Amino acid sequence: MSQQTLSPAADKQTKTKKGKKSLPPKLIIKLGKFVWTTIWHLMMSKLAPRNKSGEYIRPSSEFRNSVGIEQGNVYQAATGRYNLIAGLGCPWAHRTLVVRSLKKLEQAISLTIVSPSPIEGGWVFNQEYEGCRTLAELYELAQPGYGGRFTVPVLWDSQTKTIVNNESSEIIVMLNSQFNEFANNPTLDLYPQELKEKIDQWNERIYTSVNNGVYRCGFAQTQEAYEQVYHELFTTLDEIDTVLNTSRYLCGDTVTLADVRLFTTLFRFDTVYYALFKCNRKRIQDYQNLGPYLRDLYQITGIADTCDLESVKQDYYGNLFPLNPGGIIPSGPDPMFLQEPHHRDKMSKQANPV
Ligand SMILES: N[C@@H](CCC(=O)N[C@@H](CS)C(=O)NCC(=O)O)C(=O)O
Repeated sequence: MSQQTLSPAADKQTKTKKGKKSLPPKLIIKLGKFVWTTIWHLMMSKLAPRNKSGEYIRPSSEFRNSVGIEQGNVYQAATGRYNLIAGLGCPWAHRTLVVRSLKKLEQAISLTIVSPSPIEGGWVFNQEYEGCRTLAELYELAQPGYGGRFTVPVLWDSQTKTIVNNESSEIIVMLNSQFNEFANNPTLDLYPQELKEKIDQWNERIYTSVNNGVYRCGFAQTQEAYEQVYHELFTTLDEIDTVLNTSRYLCGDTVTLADVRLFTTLFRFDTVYYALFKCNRKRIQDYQNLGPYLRDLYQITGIADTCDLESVKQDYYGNLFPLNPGGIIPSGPDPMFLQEPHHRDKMSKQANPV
């Protein structure tokens, strides 16, 4: 609302119908803005830790053990022992769902979906799990007195009743290589030795500027912080678009973990990040190559089953209160665009990309 629209009399105290004096509208607006901005900063500091310049700093994950087949590891690979806990809206958890699906690990590693609860202010189980109603309670069970954030994904060990790992970038590496004995697609290698260096380079760049870049835009608490990340994000997307002009996937003709990690952000981009996180220079659909690349990945067998755009919308627009206090969930865009032809198969020499 523009303050210029107020009449000159607005400065003075105005009379209500009953003759009682009320504050002048200009003062009400000023007061309202002050109160709301103060509350907004307070809420944002809880939601998104920041540095001095107002830039969002993502806290690091605290459970960093690995499931492995090497002798002496308490977390031996097994079927039916580990459970993946994920929220469908979360792009980090989504990575683990994609790898679980591509490797066909559904029978070996069970899945529990949690939902965000605006009342609890965190993830809750749809049915009690390990005697817990909320993810926070499960973290507490794993580590009494745990003081960090209660995030998904979680790789849970039902034998020792603890969290093995809650860092998606590490969980996907484990799912790719440590469960092959129990996977129904064991030969698929999304992190092959000969591409490791290239994949790692992409991962670093994409994590900072794209995966976390959209959050750094959306959670920025000063104009300067926002503008800087916005520039970084779109410079990186432009560069990726150029690479995809001559390469079907980031590292060549086959899908790797780098593509999985990029995919879950691109999938949410036009629906959520473009508007809610102010990443609005361009939509992914407007890019010459990124749009078809997104559709190419989406249409790989097993990936669409892990995607739920309605949950994504509900989770972001419905739960990030300081960014969308009215809680209105946008109706668009039409998800059918994901099913349109991508024509990128012509680019690769290999028949089957995964
Ligand atoms: N580094 C973590 C980040 C996971 C993360 O931030 N998950 C969000 C959902 S998208 C979450 O659970 N947030 C709850 C909170 O921070 O309280 C990973 O990649 O696994």
